[in-house]
Amino acid sequence: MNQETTVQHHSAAVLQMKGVSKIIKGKAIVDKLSFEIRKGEIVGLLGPNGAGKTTTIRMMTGLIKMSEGDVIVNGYSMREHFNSAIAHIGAIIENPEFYPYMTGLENLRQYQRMTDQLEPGRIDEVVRLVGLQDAMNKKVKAYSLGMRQRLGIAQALLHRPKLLILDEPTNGLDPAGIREMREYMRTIAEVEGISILISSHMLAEIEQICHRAVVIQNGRLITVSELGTARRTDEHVILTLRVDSVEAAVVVAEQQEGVELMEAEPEIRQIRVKMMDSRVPDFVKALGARGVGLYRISEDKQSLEEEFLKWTGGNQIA
Ligand SMILES: Nc1ncnc2c1ncn2[C@@H]1O[C@H](COP(=O)(O)OP(=O)(O)OP(=O)(O)O)[C@@H](O)[C@H]1O
Repeated sequence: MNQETTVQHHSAAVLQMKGVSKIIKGKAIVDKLSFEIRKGEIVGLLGPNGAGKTTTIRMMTGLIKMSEGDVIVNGYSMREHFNSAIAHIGAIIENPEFYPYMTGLENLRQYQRMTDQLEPGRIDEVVRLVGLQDAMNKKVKAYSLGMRQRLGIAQALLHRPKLLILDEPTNGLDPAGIREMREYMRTIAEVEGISILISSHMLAEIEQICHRAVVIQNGRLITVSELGTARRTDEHVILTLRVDSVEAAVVVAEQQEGVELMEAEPEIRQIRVKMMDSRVPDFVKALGARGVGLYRISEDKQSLEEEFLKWTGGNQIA
């Protein structure tokens, strides 16, 4: 047994931030930040410009020192066992540097040699994961920004990290590039079974791909929120329903246990209701039993945006 195995902390989390601070000239740029990243999940680090995202990520990846606290990676303390901890992280912090006159393949081979990684077939695997098979024999100077980003991700995955950290990965990409990047990140998390941390100042971006969002502002943790597909059935949802009779729908909403009527708009035949996710099927059945015709049911997407503005005190985010 390797000596460091004995000092591994026990936890299901791939990464734990434990009261991490960065104090520069007496000012806390990052202030006692604590959160976890679990196995296989995609987490968004969300906050307005200047919130401290880059500083947090630079500490998580060992680029700058923490003033307080510790980062535990796959059980290893970054303060006590830096090399073991950092070995489980793959990251792109600023724009990754490549040799422009070498091909993508030559760049990855060169990187493997420099970092002493000799796993056969691994280059092919990571290249497939980021969809660069057809570009491997092209010189990097001919790559688009999106292709360079993907080559950077391929490089960061070569050593099979448990956690991939990407600072504003869609910065500068066009909408098609952003969509592609999102797909690749999902695939990577699923195929490789690794966790991904993505920083962004755009709620919409984080909402579309992440299981959870860690929201920070002024270096402090504001909230950690479950998002989208990871939403648990014990969470509240706000639904807008288009019905043939608002009057009858209101009666059902008021009588149904666990349903809160938020708004009724007879002129556009809509009601807004709030309930636990698990209560939705019974509510829909009750409407049917009362003879209420349902044209449309949609989740109120506005709610997360409103919530985010509330968390950050209305601070502009995009
Ligand atoms: N070395 C430093 N010395 C002084 N202030 C710093 C230093 N590094 C960062 N800051 C300040 O700390 C705050 C957080 O910076 P950081 O880059 O981490 O924010 P961010 O959330 O990544 O924002 P952005 O998206 O704009 O990069 C900013 O106000 C920044 O000016």
